[in-house]
Amino acid sequence: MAIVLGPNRYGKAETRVVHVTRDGDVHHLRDLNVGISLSGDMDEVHLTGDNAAVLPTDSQKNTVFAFAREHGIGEIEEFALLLARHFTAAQPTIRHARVEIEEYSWSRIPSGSGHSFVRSGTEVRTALVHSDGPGGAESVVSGLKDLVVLNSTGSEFHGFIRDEYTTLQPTDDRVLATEVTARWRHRDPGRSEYGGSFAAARRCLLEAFAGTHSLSLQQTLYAMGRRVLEERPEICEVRLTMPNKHHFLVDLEPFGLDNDNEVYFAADRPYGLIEGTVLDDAAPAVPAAWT
Ligand SMILES: O=c1[nH]c(=O)c2[nH]c(=O)[nH]c2[nH]1
Repeated sequence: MAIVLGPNRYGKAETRVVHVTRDGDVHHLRDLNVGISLSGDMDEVHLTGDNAAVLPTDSQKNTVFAFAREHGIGEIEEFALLLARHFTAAQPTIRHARVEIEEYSWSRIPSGSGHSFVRSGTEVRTALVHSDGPGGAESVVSGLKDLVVLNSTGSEFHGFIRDEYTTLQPTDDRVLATEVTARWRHRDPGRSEYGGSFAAARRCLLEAFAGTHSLSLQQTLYAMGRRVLEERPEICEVRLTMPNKHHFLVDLEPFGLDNDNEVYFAADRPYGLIEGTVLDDAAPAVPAAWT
């Protein structure tokens, strides 16, 4: 047996950077969590402790803050590309950069002055960028997570396998709720208009969720991914993770009450976990874009 060094990467995780643009009395706020992972000629640092090829993670963190000052923060995909291209271009030992960003959105408090904000819900916008440096391969995956949606009717589930352990009753009217994690890959990473693309993809997901009469969460998932691909030519692959946030009709008979789809118990666990990919089969696969 020979023991060898396998794949490795290193970087600064979760740099929290907040950027305030002052437009007179009206301020604009951007709130990001940036994760950087670099890889390249890192054999020596692992095998002998020679750090000559290593750009400290502390410098990576400082770069995030300096770039926010120098360049401002545009769309998170652009900021991630800027950072990824910088590290691979500036350091010959860094062959590959992976930058992931989460963005937390704030809205202005209407009755306040221009500098008071409230976090807008729990939803998070995401970006994941890979870059092999100047002239090399790049990929951009945009997305969102923690988008909680519910249909209070228009959902059925029946016709499933019944084995000796099945107690679930078929239903033709149930509550369908989920917390969507959606990520989508851009066909041509350099050419998307990321802000408009994000807003449109999010709208497609919501419209398809609301507009699909559901026979299963799997069918709804496919309809949501399909809608994004039908309407957004810049996107070639959509990956969705959708927990089934079960709402069980409560049996009120012991209390002499009926329950005509009115009172539900919202269970938080266990939950069904429905995951799937919807893609343009003509687009070349890029598995590394998702890692
Ligand atoms: O939409 C659903 N898909 C399933 O696979 C499933 N399984 C289950 O118990 N309930 C549901 N609902």
